[in-house]
Amino acid sequence: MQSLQAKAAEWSGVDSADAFAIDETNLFQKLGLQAFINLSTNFYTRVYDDEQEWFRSIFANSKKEDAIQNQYEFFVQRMGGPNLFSQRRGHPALIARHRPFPVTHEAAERWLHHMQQALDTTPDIDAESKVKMMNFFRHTAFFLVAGDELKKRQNPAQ
Ligand code: HEM
Repeated sequence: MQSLQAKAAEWSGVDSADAFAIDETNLFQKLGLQAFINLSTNFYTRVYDDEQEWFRSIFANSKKEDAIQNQYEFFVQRMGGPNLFSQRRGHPALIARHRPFPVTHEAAERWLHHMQQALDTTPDIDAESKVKMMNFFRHTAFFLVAGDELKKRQNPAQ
């Protein structure tokens, strides 16, 4: 069976080397905490205001403020900063944490649409960092889609 990483690369069009170029520079040191807070606030403001109800409703059981904090703490930790996410929430285990949600190809594209817009309107993130972050986000989004498809194969009733 094809690995989840291989599926993520195929579906996202982003190979692993480009996805993990975020590990070549310390983006947390480069951008600072406030840039990550601004990005996640910008992103979730778009998600919670989405005119497409099917996507907005995926987030209905989470408070916007909590979702923002969960996200930027994960990004900070993954991009070279302190382990804020794990200190508060434990291991990231992203596939397991997304298990309750319908992470389809369509949902991944909508998530990435909002993230691209959020990156484009967060002035404290430079162009090169934006490209690196987007490659990581795109690859990870389709990694989660691959995890979701595995879940459906194992539990066809869900
Ligand atoms: C592919 C489409 C995606 C969908 C539909 C989706 C959906 C969700 C939802 C509904 C939540 C719960 C909000 C909360 O309470 O924090 C969540 C949490 C989270 N998502 Fe996603 N997500 C997607 C992609 C991603 C990607 C690409 C990443 C990372 C690059 C990511 C990282 C996270 C993190 C770190 C959390 C917080 C988990 C926790 O603290 O329990 N998600 N996501």
